[in-house]
Amino acid sequence: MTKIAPSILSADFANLGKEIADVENGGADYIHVDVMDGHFVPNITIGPLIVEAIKPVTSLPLDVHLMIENPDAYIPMFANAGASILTVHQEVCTHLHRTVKLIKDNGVKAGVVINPATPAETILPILPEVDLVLVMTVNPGFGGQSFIQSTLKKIEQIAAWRKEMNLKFELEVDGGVNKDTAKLCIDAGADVLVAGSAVFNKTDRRHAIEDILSAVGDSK
Ligand SMILES: O=C(CO)[C@@H](O)[C@H](O)COP(=O)(O)O
Ligand SMILES: [Fe+2]
Repeated sequence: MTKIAPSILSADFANLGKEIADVENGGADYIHVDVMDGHFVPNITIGPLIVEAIKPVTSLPLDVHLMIENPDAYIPMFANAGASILTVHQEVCTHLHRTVKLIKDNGVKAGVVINPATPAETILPILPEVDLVLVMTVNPGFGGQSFIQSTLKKIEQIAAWRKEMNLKFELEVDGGVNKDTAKLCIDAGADVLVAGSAVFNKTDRRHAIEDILSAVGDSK
């Protein structure tokens, strides 16, 4: 079953609790939270305070995507704030095993992310240790960008390694996912689809989620 993780980056921040309830009632599986620091990416968004504020308004896991430099300094704060999954970028982790261990020691599921231009081989050594791999299908920083097709080969490669090594991590994709690109990702081996603008920019969020699911041959 394909999972849908609506990214609140495209939600109405003045009504965040209501927006989250709307996608939860509409069939979302995770709430995707994009944390940006203005250094690793050219945008500044959400900190631990907002994660703490939204935790009580949903029963869905909070899938927190850290687009920040020096994630080790902030992992305990995001864990205490209520993150269920903390995902760190390979590009900023000099000691990736240490960072993944730090996430797990804080009682949270650990994920690793790669940008579109980062080779899949850079995360091969960490695959046995993670609960989730996130392949960026746009360059991180903003919602509403166009899907980069060349990322599909990496999704296929990571899915093949998962099978060969008999691993259980979830394979998530993020950026430009909509009812046209979702099937490409699922066919390549992804099982969690992050969708920001394709869900929150529609008035009927249940319908938007169902549209993506039916494009990949799934339903709620
Ligand atoms: O991490 C990011 C962007 O950096 C994403 O999670 C976006 O928020 C996805 O938005 P859409 O491309 O689906 O509109
Ligand atoms: Fe994201």
